[in-house]
Amino acid sequence: MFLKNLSLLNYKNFESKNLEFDSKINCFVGDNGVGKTNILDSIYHLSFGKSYFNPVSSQNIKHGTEFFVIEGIFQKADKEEKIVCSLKKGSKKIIKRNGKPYERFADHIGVLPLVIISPADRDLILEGSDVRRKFMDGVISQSDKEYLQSLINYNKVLSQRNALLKYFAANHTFDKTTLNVYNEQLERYGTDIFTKRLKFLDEFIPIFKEQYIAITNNTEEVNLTYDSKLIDEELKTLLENNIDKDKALQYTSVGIHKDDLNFTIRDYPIKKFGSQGQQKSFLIALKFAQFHFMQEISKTKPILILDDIFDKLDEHRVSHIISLVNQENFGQIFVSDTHAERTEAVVKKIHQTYKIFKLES
Ligand SMILES: Nc1ncnc2c1ncn2[C@@H]1O[C@H](COP(=O)(O)OP(=O)(O)OP(=O)(O)O)[C@@H](O)[C@H]1O
Repeated sequence: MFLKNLSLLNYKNFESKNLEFDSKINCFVGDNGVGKTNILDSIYHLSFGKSYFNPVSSQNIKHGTEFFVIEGIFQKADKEEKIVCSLKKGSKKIIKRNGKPYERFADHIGVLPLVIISPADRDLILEGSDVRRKFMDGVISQSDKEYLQSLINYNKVLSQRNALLKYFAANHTFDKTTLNVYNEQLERYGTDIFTKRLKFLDEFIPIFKEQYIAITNNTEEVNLTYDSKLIDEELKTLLENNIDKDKALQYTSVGIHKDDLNFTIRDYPIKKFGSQGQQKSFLIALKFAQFHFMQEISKTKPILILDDIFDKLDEHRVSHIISLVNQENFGQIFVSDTHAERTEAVVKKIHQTYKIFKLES
């Protein structure tokens, strides 16, 4: 699968842009702020229906305009797929596949597998557990539609249960029967999500460790473990045991929405005890493991987006990444960099054909 054509209208800093891509390697070069990452993000948008960098959709509309349109033509086996993603201020986003609008965006997830490696990934280490859950959910959802549906249902019931707890507090009342209706639904969806996260990590963790060794060329003990209260106790029991606490807090304090992933190096949290280089390698290993995993499941090579990684990584690591990409017999790659010559020198090592797009402000 590869992206043949991309058209942008009023997307971030682009008023109008039309690009035709190479089926293998495409590079965007230019000074800081010319919009290299914005183009990569528009490609991400076509795959995930949202921006990787700015979750507030309306902020992706070019300043001073009222709407944006991203159009992509993909070649999938011997078929063309046209994906259009558009947003008008004050309206709902529309995603169309071959002219037909999706009723549920969730149905689009997984249609165009894509992996992005970007400096913004550091949030996976530095930020809260929600970022790590989102990563895990994103990978699983691309290969399991029911998982995404369970997640959507779980979050809906969770906010209803939280609203009920707030109502109880505001009205000095409590009704166990109504709360139990929500508990039962949370148990159903939550247990499904937990089981699938467990199974996913069982397959994903060994791939991740292999990737880390390949990138760093050493056997430094890194680990990724699942942190969930559901490992020791069923959600039903957890919810029951925490009713008093939930009533006091006015929100649901236990469940899969509290799960986390622990990232460690020699058994210590990588956030505190990993060097910057180790943290970067850890993140790249995570993303390469994601690539592997998705490729296995979808039987398609995901599109690989490498945003600004040459600038932020040392040469040793870049050459490792390149050799990994080589071994992978990769699909289509999009790269952004500020240095045209450096980019060309690197991509030449990967493949003899490539396209370089020079962006100017
Ligand atoms: N909604 C928007 N409307 C207009 N311009 C926007 C919008 N959102 C972002 N921009 C502009 O896009 C530019 C940033 O583009 P981008 O991050 O793609 O740059 P880049 O070429 O990747 O830069 P760097 O090399 O520094 O990473 C900024 O000038 C920013 O102001």
